[in-house]
Order: sequence, then C-alpha cells, then structure tokens
Amino acid sequence: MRSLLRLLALYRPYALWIGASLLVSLASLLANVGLIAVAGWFITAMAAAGLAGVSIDYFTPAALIRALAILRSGGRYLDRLISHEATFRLIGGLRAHLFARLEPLAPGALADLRSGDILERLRGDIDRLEHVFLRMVSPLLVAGLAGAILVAALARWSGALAAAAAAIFVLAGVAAPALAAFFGRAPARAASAAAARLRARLTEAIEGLAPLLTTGDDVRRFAGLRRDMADLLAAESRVARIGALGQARVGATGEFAALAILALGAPLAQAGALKSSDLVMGALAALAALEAFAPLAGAFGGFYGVLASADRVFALIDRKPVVAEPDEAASPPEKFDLRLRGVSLTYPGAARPALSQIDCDIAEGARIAFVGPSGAGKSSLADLLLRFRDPSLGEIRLGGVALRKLSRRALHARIVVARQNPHLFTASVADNLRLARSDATDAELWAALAAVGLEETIRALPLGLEAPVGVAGEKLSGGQAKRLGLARVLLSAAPVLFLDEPTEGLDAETARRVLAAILKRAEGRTLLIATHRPAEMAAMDQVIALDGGVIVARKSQPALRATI
Ligand SMILES: Nc1ncnc2c1ncn2[C@@H]1O[C@H](COP(=O)(O)OP(=O)(O)OP(=O)(O)O)[C@@H](O)[C@H]1O
Repeated sequence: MRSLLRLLALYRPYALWIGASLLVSLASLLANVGLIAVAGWFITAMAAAGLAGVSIDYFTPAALIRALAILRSGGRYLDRLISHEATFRLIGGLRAHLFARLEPLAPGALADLRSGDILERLRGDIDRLEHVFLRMVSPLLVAGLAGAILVAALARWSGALAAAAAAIFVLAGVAAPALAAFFGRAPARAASAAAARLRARLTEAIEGLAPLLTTGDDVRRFAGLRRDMADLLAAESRVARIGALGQARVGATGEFAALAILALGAPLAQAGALKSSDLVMGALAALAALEAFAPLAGAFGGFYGVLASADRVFALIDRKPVVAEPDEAASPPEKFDLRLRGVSLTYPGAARPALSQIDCDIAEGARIAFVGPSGAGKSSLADLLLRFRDPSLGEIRLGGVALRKLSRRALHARIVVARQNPHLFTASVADNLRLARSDATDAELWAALAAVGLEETIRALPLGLEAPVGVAGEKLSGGQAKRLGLARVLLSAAPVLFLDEPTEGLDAETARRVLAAILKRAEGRTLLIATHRPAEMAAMDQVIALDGGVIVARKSQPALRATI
C-alpha cells in the first residue's frame, strides 16, 4: 500500500490536469444522469398531460434535454481528451522519473537482474500503473462526488430517499470494489507475477534464439514459455471473472433500485401524493447514477496486481547505486592527466581481485596500449575510469581531482570508452552517433563514419544517416555495430579516450586505415587502447602489460621498437 501512496505523491506536478479531468468527467456524468432523468420525466409528463387533456410547457424541458445532451456528448469527448492527456503526462513523467533513478544504478547495481526483468518493470508494470489513474482513482473520485451531489439534491426532496440512495452508493462505490479487490487478490498477484516471468523468459529466448536453436534447448525453453502463458491466461481470466461479476452486481443493484423506487412510489403516485413523472425521473436517475459506479468493481478486481506492479517498480528504483554521486561535486578539472595509486578492484563474491595495486601515471595527451591475455583486467580498468565501479582500494585522479568527487556527467564528458560490444539504441545511425555530440553536423557524422571505414556501407543504405539500426543494432553485423560505436566515441570531444580492442575482427588493411584515422582524431587527446595487435602497440608511446590484474611490464617506445 505504501507504494500506492508513493505513486499518488508522484501525481502532484500534474494536479492541474488531474483536476481538469475530474471536473469534466463529473460534469459529463451529471449531464448523463440529468439527461436520462429529465427525458424520463418529460415523456411521462407529456403522456400524463395527454391523458388528462391539459397542456404543458414543453419548451423548457426540451431545451434542457438538448442542453444536457450537448453537455454530455461534448463532456465525454473532452473527458477522453483530457483524462488521456493527463494519463499520458503522468505516465511520461513517471517513466522519466524512473529512468532518472535507474541510470545511476547501471551497470553495477543491476547486474543481478535479468534484462527481461528490468524491461518488464519498465514496460509492463508501468503500463499497469497507468490504470491506477484512468480506471481507479479518477472513476472513484468522480463517482463519489457525483454520488454526494445526488444525495444532497435528494435530501432537499426527502431525507429517507437520500439516506437510501447514500446506502446504495456506498454499497456500489465502496463495498463492491472492495469485495472485488479482496476476491481478486490471489489471481491478480498471480497474473502480475506470471506476466513478469513471461516477459523475462521471452526476452531471454529472443536474445538467445540462435544458440537455443543450435543446441536444441529451444524445446525446453518453449515449454516453459507455454506454461507461463497458460498461467497468465488462467490468472487473468479469474481476475476478469471476479471484476465482471462485481460489475454485474452493481449494474443489477441499479436496476433493483429503479424497480424498488417504482414499486414503492407507485401507490403514492396513485394516491396523488407523488407525480408519476417525478417517480419515473427518480427511478431513471438511480439507474443512470449506478452506471457510473459499475466499472469500479471491474477495475478493482485487479487492484492487488497493480499494487504488486507498483511494489516491483519501486523496489527497482530504490536499489542503491554501486557508486554514489558526490554530495557536492568538485569543479571539473582543467588538466587531464590520469594518476592511479594502489588501485585494486575485487568484484563482489570474487575470490581474488580483478585488478591489484595498480600504480600508473598517464600524462595528458599520452598514448598507451594495455595488453594482456583475456581476463587480465583491461575492461575492468575501463569500468573504473568511467566510474561504473569504484576501486575497492586506492584512488584514481583526473587532472588532480579524484574521480569520486566528479559528477557522473562531468566525468563522462571527459572520459569516454569504446567497448567491444557497444550498446546501440533502436534509432537511426545519426541518432546513435549524435549521442556523443548532439550538435554534430551531417558532414561531421560522415567524417566519423569514414574514419572507421563505415561510410560506404551507410551511403549504400536508402536512408543513409537516417537508416534505422534495428533493435539494439540488429540490422548491423557485429563488426559494423562495433565500428559504429567506435565512430561515436571518435566524434565525442572528450579529452581522454579508451578504446577496447578497436580493430579486433577487421582485415589487416581496414585495421591499418582505422588505426590511422584513430591516431589522427585522437591528436592532442589522451589515447588508451586495449589491444593485441603489434601495429597498434607500435603506434603508442608506451605499452603496459597486465596479467591476472597486476602490471607485469611497462615498455616505452624505444624499448618497444627493439622487441616488435
Ligand atoms: N561483473 C563481474 N563480476 C565478477 N567478475 C568479473 C566481472 N567482470 C569481470 N570479472 C572478472 O575480472 C577479471 C578481469 O576481467 P576483465 O573483463 O577486466 O578482463 P579483460 O582483460 O578485459 O578480458 P577480455 O579481453 O576477455 O575482456 C576476470 O577474472 C573476470 O572474470
């Protein structure tokens, strides 16, 4: 329940939209009740006047009916418009809020979660939270307000009638949704859990489809998917049944109330104590008013599922980042020399450190190759430079300022890393490149692509720079995706570049051209390269060899030339 209150607190910036949406919903609901009641009154009064042979003023009620009909139709249109706008703003704001909280968690604090699980919380769970306003909060408030107005109006007429109406409204607006929520509790939770499991399994199955098919593990995985799907369907249909039953009960209550009013009022009308037209008006008003309460029971059947979604979303964003932003960020450095002192990194649960006692001074503009076998610690070093993790021991300084003291934004504007498997967004080539520099011109983008030998490939695409790269770059080969990532890093204006095996997998001639372009673009900047290629080592001022997380050798250029 705490999650729900937290969710409602996030509505605050949208109070104006929410208020407008509630007002318009209330106006169109009251117009509907008024329209049905006045129309019933009008038809009965006309019939009674016809039977009695007297004339009545039909201009006023006819005008009222027309006005209420316009108000109802216009109100419903505006209601959809405003309530959906309010919901989209709420959900948009919620996603932005969650994303801002999620960003500092990546990658360290999310490492134990499956990507499908994170995706489900960001997509499925948040979509479910959309219903909280549209299907629960708004209808509940509107029905409550409309009920209070109708009871107040009835009280001027008859206290007993007002009390009866209030009792019915409480039954329909409080008891029925509460009962639906209570009975829907277990299946709604089961549906929410099954949906989460299904999405996580589905994402993993799609991501690993090729290996699954080759190893024959697909049959077992697909059986699991089918099981999750069946669980989800069963749980959702139980929730739907409970909601529909509640909705039907409230609908029937409306019909029962209308019949009761007619049955109780008929003798009074016969005795002349009550006009027959007023009686019909009351019965129809009860029917129309209860219509507003009916969807509540349907929506509240899934209440505990929504609560589970809210819990899952908040549990995700309440995780503690592996690295904390400084309380007060230091001013970004003017110089960019790097100094590592006694730097060690031990991953949680690991038996031995991935990096141990690294001491290293890297002057501004230096070119250094890091070499070493797989697992030597090169990528871990890149993670430390980006502050994806903090050293377990020791310290890294950039231009004399400890990395821990720099804000994430300031640090990432100064040190960039081209990874072996860069993340590409489901957007165009240009969008992916402009992440590095949003104001880069098309000519600059082409130049960056040319530098990594991708210009011809992209020019051959019908949309050129605007060509979509597909989900996570699926339309590009592994090598092309990697080079696009490299082009992005070369385009950035950061003074320190770390390139993780930038030419791995390229043929010798392309590798030579890409290296030349890298060297040209990195002129005046610090260039750190993790590599196995002798040509790349030869182009650097110094080679640092890592093995088992420790520096085992350092060779500066003259010594290198002698050995390569
Ligand atoms: N997230 C992690 N959790 C636990 N251990 C890790 C993690 N990432 C890396 N390691 C371990 O840290 C050590 C150094 O790995 P790292 O990836 O930094 O080496 P590398 O030199 O970059 O190797 P490669 O060239 O294969 O990427 C390895 O023993 C590796 O298993």
